[in-house]
Order: sequence, then C-alpha cells, then structure tokens
Amino acid sequence: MASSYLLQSPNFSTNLKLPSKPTTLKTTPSFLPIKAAAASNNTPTPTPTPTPKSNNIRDKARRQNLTNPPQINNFSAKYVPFGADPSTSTESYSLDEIVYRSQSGGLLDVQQDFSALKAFPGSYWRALFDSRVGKRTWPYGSGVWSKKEWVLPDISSDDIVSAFEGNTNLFWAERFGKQFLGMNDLWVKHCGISHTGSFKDLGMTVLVSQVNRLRKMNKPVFGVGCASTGDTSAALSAYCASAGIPSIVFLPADKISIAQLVQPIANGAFVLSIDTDFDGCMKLIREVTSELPIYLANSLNSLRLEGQKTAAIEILQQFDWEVPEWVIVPGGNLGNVYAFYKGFHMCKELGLVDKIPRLVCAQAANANPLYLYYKSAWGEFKAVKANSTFASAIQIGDPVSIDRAVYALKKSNGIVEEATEEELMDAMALADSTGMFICPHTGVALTALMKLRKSGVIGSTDRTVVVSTAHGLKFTQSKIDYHSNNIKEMACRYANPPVSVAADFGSVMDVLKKYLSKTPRFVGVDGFGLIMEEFVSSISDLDLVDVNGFELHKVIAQRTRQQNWDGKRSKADLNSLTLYRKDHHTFTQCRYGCTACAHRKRMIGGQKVAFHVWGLACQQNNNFWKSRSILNVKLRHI
Ligand SMILES: N[C@@H](CCOP(=O)(O)O)C(=O)O
Repeated sequence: MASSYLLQSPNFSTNLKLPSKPTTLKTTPSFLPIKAAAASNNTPTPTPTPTPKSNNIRDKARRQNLTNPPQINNFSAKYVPFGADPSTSTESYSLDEIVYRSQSGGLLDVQQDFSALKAFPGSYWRALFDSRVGKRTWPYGSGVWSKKEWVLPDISSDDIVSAFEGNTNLFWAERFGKQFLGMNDLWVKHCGISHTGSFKDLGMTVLVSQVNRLRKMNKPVFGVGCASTGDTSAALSAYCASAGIPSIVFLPADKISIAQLVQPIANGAFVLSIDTDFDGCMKLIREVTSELPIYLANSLNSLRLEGQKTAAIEILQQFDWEVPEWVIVPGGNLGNVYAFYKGFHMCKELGLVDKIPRLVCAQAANANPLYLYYKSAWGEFKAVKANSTFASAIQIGDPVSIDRAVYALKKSNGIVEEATEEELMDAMALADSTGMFICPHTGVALTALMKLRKSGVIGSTDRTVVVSTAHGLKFTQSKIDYHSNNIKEMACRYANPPVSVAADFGSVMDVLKKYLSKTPRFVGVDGFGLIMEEFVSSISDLDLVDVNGFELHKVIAQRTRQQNWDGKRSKADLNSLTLYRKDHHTFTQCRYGCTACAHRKRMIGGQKVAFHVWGLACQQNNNFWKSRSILNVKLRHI
C-alpha cells in the first residue's frame, strides 16, 4: 500500500525497490492513470489486452491516454523573467505564448512548479527516471522525455516530436585520464553521439514539439528559424523535417564545416548563407522573427534549455545519483552551461542529490568574451569580435546567454578557462590517440581540464566529466589539416600522417622495419603514470618532448632497491628514471611527487635538481599518489 502509487505509472517496472509514499501527497499524481490508481487499493492490475499488429508506439501511447486518461495535471511550467525575484515579480507568460524577452527586454526562463514536484520525494523521481531508460515507450524512451514532468509537463505525448535523443554514452576516458592527467575517474559525456551529431537535439526536441502544439492550436507559426554555427541548424532542420514543419536557417558563409552545412540542406531547410559571422546572423534572425511568423529556435528561447538540462540529470543518473566534483562545458552562445546548472540544481532542490558539481566553462581564446569577463572579476562585460577558430561552433563574440552563464558559474563556484588554437588541436589529437574521435570544442574543454590539473585546482582523484558537444565526424577537415601538418604556425606535435609507400614487398618491409624500430618501448608516457617496460640508459635513448614545457638535458635510468620516504625498505626493486632539467632553479619535485616535503630539500642539496619518474611498483605507495602534483613528462623511445 505504502508504495503503490509508483506501480501506477504506466511505464514502471514492477521489480523496483519502491520508495515510501510522501507524507505531503494529498492527491494522486496527475500523470498516473485513473485505472492504475485503483491499484493503490491492492486491486490486481488487469492483464493488458494484446496489441493489434498495426500498432505503433505513438498509437499505443494515444490509446493508453484514451483508456486511462491522465487526471488533471498538477505539474506546470511558465515563462518568467530570468533572475527575477519571485517574491516581487508578477510577470509571467504561458508557454503557449510566443514570447522570447521579458517586458524589460531581459532574458526569460522556464519556471517549473517546484511545489507540485516536491510533493514527491527524490527517491520517487530517481526510480521513475531510472525505470524509463532503455525502453521504447512513447515518448519516455527519449532521454529528454523520460523527464517529461520536469521539462514540458503540459504537452500531450501526441504532440511530441522526438528521435529518442539523449541517453548518450558517459565514456570512461581511462587511457586519456591515466596517461595524460594522472586521473582515474575522468569521464566524457558524449552528447554528440546523437541523432544529428550534437547536444542541440536535446533542446530541439522540446522546442519543435512545442511548435507542433502551437500550430495545432492555430497559433501564427509558419515555420521555425535560427542563426547557427552549424549544430543548431542541423538539429532544427531534422526535427522540423520529421514533423513536416518548415525550417529556415541563417548560416555565416564559409564558417561552418561541410558536414554541418549538408545537414539542413539534406533535411529540406530553407538555407541562407549570409556574408557575416554568427553574431551577424543572430542579429538578423532576431529582427526577422519579430516581423514574420517564424518561431525563433536559438537558445535565446528558454524552451531549448529545458531539453538541454536533461543531460545534467542523465549524468547523475549514470553515476547512480552520485555527484561528480567537476563538469566542464565548452561555451559559445552560453545557453548550455546554464542548462547544466539548471539540471543539477533541480536534482538538488527536489532531493535526488545533496549537492551540485562545480562547473567549468571552456572557451576558445579566439572567441573568449566570458573568459575576459571572468578574469576581470566580473567587472564589465564586453562583447568581442570573434576570430576564426577550429572550434567553429563556439566562434561567438556576443553570446545571448551571457547573464545565464554568469549566474550558473557564480552559483556553482565555477571557473572559466580558455584554449589557444594549438592547445585545443593538440588536446583533440591526444584524445583521439586514446581511442576517442572528438570535436574541436571538446578539445577546448580538455585543454581547460589539463590546465586545471596542472595548477592543482582539479585533483587527481576528483571525479570529472567533460561534456563533448558534437561528433568528431563533423570536423574531419580540421583533423586532416592537423595530421597533414598543414596548419600555419602550429607545430602539430601529435600529427600522424599516412606514409606513402610503393606497392612492392621490399618497400613495405622497409617502412615497417623502420616503424617497428621506433615503436616506443615505454607504455604510458606521462609523468607519474609511467610504466617502464624496459630500461634506457641515457638521454639519447629517448626522444624527450618536454617536462611541463621545460627542456631536459640529462636522463638517468636505474634499477635499485629504493628506500621509502618513511625510511622503510620497499619490497621490490623499482625502476626509476631521473630527468635533469636545464633550468633547475625554478621547479623542483621530490621523488614522491610533492613539492613541499623533506625529500625535496635532500634532493636539491646538490647542484642538480632531479625529477624521479617511478615505475609501476611505486604507484602502490599511497602517499605518493596522495601528495603528488602533476608532472607531464612526454617521452618517446627513439
Ligand atoms: N553553436 C551554436 C550557436 C547557436 O547557439 P544556440 O545556443 O542559440 O543554439 C550552433 O550550433 O549554431
């Protein structure tokens, strides 16, 4: 009896451990069918009638609504001015109105009715959301609509336009984390492995569904339009095409990738290639949508963020509702970092988790208005002229969601970082070399992570999620340029160009022998994660790329019985590699990796300052792991 209301949900698996009924709940929740509500009196649930062959999932959901009509819906959402004080502001709009700005010209926000949602405990929501994953029940098979009550509670399932987006992979970046950052708990949320190849699908399913509803209500919406750096236009045109709604997209000429350009073309959008940048297109679409019956689909429209926030909820869900320490989000127009904040905040407010992660927004240095604002200690915001960047989807100088992003960062004790072109391309290449295939924007986010690890802000054991916003296949040209060493003023340090070889056995053998002789005999070539497979005896045995950017002049490798720092003998012989840096005065590190213990002094004693890079056995020394600071040693056997 106590848990029966959960069983009433049409999509609920009955083998769940059910939370107890909330004491505050007075009425049956609106989304639960009346017939099922009878189950709360221990009435056996009737055996479902076998479904006719012609059934599809939408028809089935429709029929279910007819036979078990939902009770009056307790949940609701409305537009309110963004950041307005709820105790004094009375301004609000129905989601069925066509409105993008508040009376004062500020941003809007979708406000859910928290008091209705709070009638259910966090355990209820966790179990409900978990029960919908991996199913094909319309519309809950979507990662977005599995949280329908928190997104657009009022929309009929029949009006929803969905590609079952969301539920994207949370990838454990094991090798990248260990090898380059000394991290064991690094994750990449692959939002780009999605219907149109970017996280924009999450917002667009919500926006286009609402447009579908508005059109059925005979509201004046001829079509839907957006300005785009490529991903928004791809998502908009696909969802509109799927619903038979016209889409109009404004693209900055020659500033988006071919793969992104072909998406709206193929989906039948009306594509305008405009001789300006994204900010210019954004200005135009805002003017046009205020004159014509074209609904604005950019994230200026706060509806979009209701879908995008579900990625944050999904991350918590994928960690079994444990909260990561850090979430790093690339930022351009800046709606997404707020969407993540909103998702995390809702989960905390509604009792699903007890804290939220710290957010990092990562920008390209060539388009960094938020970074500059942050660095000025939130002094005065100035839009910038966005310069060309390989991270073209975030080449935005005047982000419409600047206020939302600042709010999210302040509320989450957040940080803003930036990445130069070389840094983001190197990070992308390194990530790809460990088996990913990321977009340049994810390279921006990974660079931010590398910088925060290096400065010690993000600790080696901190659970960290990097949000990957788009699929790498949309950005193949930038990868080709990099691996062909074809980028002006860029070293392309990790380029891996193909080798042209004549079609005869001898030539192929020559090439392969050379390759095999160069194959690293070290595996795991970062600093403290170094696993020594074989000994080297001098610096000439190694191609030393750098140690934290400093040149080396000597290397000594030895196999000795080492003494632990507490004076006890270690159990095993350890391989150690001592690297002598040229400018030994400014950077020192003890053999256990910390910068402040007695060992450091002992080692500095002489003229030489040594870096010890230990072999695998040393990793078992707990103290070593706890105290070490990052040292990126990149070595290649030559
Ligand atoms: N990167 C975006 C730029 C538009 O941002 P939005 O948040 O308004 O969709 C794109 O892919 O077009």
